[in-house]
Amino acid sequence: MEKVQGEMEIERWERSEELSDAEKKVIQETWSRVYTNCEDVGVSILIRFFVKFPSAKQYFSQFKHMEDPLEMERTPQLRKHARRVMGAVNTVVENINDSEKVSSVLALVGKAHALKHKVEPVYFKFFTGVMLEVIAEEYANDFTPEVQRAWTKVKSLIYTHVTAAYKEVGWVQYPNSTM
Ligand code: HEM
Repeated sequence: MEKVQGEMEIERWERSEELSDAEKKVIQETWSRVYTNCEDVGVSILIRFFVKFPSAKQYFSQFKHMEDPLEMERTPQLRKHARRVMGAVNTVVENINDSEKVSSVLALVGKAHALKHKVEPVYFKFFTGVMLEVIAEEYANDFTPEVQRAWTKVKSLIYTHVTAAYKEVGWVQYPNSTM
């Protein structure tokens, strides 16, 4: 059967950025420490993301007009999304040795954000960048250059799989898009 574009991109990703077994172990070890503080870290990542990219707030009815991070932080919608994001990343990390599971989890995330939430995919690039920035800062002692390199691969794994799902559902950029 002919491959769809998304599948080809994932294959290309696999060829160029595959995680070694040692890197997978490093990812699971660092993440287990991060995930102990799941909600706090998730909220910090989201707040940094919305402060750096305020246009990303447009998708969230409860805080799209808010400027004050402390006020945003108190909204149930932000806290819920923090838990959801961290939960999905946790499933990816837990199943890092099972590429089919990783693909299916991230395909679901991509499809829901494209079809249900209509989020421009470029925000996933920004978001995964901020995610790495925050965890590297908060867990600075763990983030040796080797750990940083492994996490950079996970960042690109998430982005590649999510955007492949956008392509699979036929996402087209809206003409009046600001991105
Ligand atoms: C790695 C990045 C992300 C992950 C793993 C993730 C995961 C999730 C999950 C699991 C849900 C709930 C289930 C669903 O409706 O799909 C959700 C909801 C949502 N996400 Fe994300 N998300 C991510 C990034 C983003 C970004 C970058 C945006 C927008 C800029 C966004 C906007 C939304 C919105 C608007 C909802 C619905 C919120 C609500 O109904 O209260 N997400 N996300």
